[in-house]
Amino acid sequence: MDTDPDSPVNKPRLGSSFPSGRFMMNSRKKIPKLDDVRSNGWLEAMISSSPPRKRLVKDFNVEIAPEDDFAQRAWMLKYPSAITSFSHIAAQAKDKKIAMFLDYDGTLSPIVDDPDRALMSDAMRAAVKDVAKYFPTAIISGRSRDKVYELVGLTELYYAGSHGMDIMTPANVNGSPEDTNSDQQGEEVNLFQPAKEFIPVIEEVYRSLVELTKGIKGAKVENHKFCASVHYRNVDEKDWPLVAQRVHDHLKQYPRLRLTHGRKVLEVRPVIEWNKGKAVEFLLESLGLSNNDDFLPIFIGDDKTDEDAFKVLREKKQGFGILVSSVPKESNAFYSLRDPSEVKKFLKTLVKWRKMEEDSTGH
Ligand SMILES: O=P(O)(O)OC[C@H]1O[C@H](O[C@H]2O[C@H](CO)[C@@H](O)[C@H](O)[C@H]2O)[C@H](O)[C@@H](O)[C@@H]1O
Repeated sequence: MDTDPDSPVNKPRLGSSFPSGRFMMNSRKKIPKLDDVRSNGWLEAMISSSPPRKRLVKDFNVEIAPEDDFAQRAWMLKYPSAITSFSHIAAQAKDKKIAMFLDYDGTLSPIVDDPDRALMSDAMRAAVKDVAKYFPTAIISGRSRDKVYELVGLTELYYAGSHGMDIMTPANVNGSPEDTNSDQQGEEVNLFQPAKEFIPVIEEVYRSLVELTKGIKGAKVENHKFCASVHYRNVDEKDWPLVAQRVHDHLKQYPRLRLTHGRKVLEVRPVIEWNKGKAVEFLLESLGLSNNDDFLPIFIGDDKTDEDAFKVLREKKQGFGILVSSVPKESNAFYSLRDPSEVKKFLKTLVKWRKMEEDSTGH
């Protein structure tokens, strides 16, 4: 029996797929009219975050879907497993220093119904702690920085919350801080918060969205300080149009805010050119690792918002992304891992390999 707490066997099944690009809004593109969620494709995008149903073969009580199986194998050829391709990764990382960037939900913790219960296992925490002993390691999450720090609880990492709009680095790190502050341990830190002016409007929108979704059973709104999330995972599917319509209608009066899709969540974000990709660039720059061939950045993430980071690494031709997914999805990542238990296995393999390398070279 699989007793790994990070294995999906012991968790609710994952399985969202990316909506196609036309459902995405970003500040460069013209913002679509938010008249009706049915006509502009948003509802379709919400529905597409459900996995295709597998066919149940009654007599054998097993699930098979041959057409899915073929697609899965073709997809795995395009995005090979970072575990089975570890020798290729080790060859790329040889004589280099790795910079590790990790997403939180769906990467370090399995997706669960209640966002407040998305806890990381102790084994995963130990694996991340070990990684950080060898490589500079950052968590870049859609959650607020405080919340993700509370969930991860490791002081030795860098943290970027609100999709990278809230970055904290130690005060001795370079870069262009907007603010100097103290962290939870009273140490001096630099804060980079490019969407600071949006804090009051996000608070205002958060409060009104709570009111507007109050009557919709299962809907949940979170305030991440620089962005807000409207969850519909626990809402009856027949009410999804209602959630989408209310959010869209309300946001019409906020032209400086935009909406993006996550995993059964609508994300309200400021219209600024900032995302997880920009956060990776900022951190690489601050740590003096940008355009430095001695460094190999790796970003591991599962979500649409992680694609911005995969894209940056692909375009810089420095390092690569690893997509966490058990179902085929188009991605800018180079490799894949099925779920958080495989993420943990990959992190442990990486540490073991680096230890062996150090032992063999004597440093
Ligand atoms: O960038 P991330 O660290 O991956 O954060 C993205 C969102 O994660 C959380 O929501 C997702 O995970 C929940 C817990 O497993 C799940 O219930 C929800 O359906 C997912 O969308 C978080 O609650 C969001 O605020 C983050 O934006």
